[in-house]
Amino acid sequence: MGGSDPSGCVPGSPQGLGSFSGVCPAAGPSGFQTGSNAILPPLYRPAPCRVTNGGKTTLTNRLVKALPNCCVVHQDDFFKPQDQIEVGEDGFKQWDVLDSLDMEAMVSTVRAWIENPVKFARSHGVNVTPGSREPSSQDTHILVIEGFLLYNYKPLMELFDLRYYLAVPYDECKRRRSTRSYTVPDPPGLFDGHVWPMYLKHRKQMEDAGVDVVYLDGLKSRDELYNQVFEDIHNKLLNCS
Ligand SMILES: Nc1ncnc2c1ncn2[C@@H]1O[C@H](COP(=O)(O)OP(=O)(O)OP(=O)(O)O)[C@@H](O)[C@H]1O
Ligand SMILES: NC(=O)c1ccc[n+]([C@@H]2O[C@H](CO)[C@@H](O)[C@H]2O)c1
Repeated sequence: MGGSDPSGCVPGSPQGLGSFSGVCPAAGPSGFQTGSNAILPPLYRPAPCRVTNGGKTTLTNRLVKALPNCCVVHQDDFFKPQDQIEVGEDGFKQWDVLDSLDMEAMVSTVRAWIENPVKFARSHGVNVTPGSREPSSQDTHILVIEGFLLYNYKPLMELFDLRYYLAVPYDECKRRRSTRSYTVPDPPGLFDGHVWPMYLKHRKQMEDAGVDVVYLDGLKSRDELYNQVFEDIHNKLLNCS
């Protein structure tokens, strides 16, 4: 975007988003909770949230493979059916707003994990360790939640222990988006007419609300991003134990 930065951010700073959030629970003075009802001791929920095509799915997939007893919830799985998505005055279907998502169902899903992460893992095909029939309540459990609108919905936002926001500049975001194929393909002009303006609006809303996020520069390599977040989570887990 050259010198004019549509996000209003300092040029050169990361824009666009992506986030992760995690929960470290509760028993004892864990000092790591940010509003979530943590449960068992080594229970932890990290979640990534970002701008579209910031790289959150890529990062999430790597983390989920590397972390123990790790489940994932994808916000994109909670889009309402296409015929329920409103058409705006601009003529575009309004995909990039909270109303396009069944956020209550998403929160219920996260709460189901909080209530019983072992049951949740098993019902989602995630192997739990140790291999015994009855895993100990002391086992570490992690939930990664990834989405593009995680930090604008209070009931969900409060459940995270760690919040990350993956940002990429306008040009890179638009370039990456143009290579993607969604279940409902983007009509011409959607990015500039709806996706990017909504991103800017929601980011401002989040910042005005003072939501505490760790910004990640989505222009960094996949390895760098992964190493940074993995290390954070690893350290949080050490602090929880
Ligand atoms: N660190 C990176 N550097 C360069 N390209 C990346 C990086 N991470 C992801 N990508 C590429 O960017 C594109 C979008 O990545 P990804 O699907 O992970 O983003 P996303 O934020 O989950 O997008 P969406 O909003 O569509 O769900 C993909 O083509 C991916 O290979
Ligand atoms: N997954 C979908 O059904 C879908 C349909 C139409 C648009 N999108 C886009 O997904 C992004 C979030 O990952 C948003 O920017 C939506 O525009 C998704």
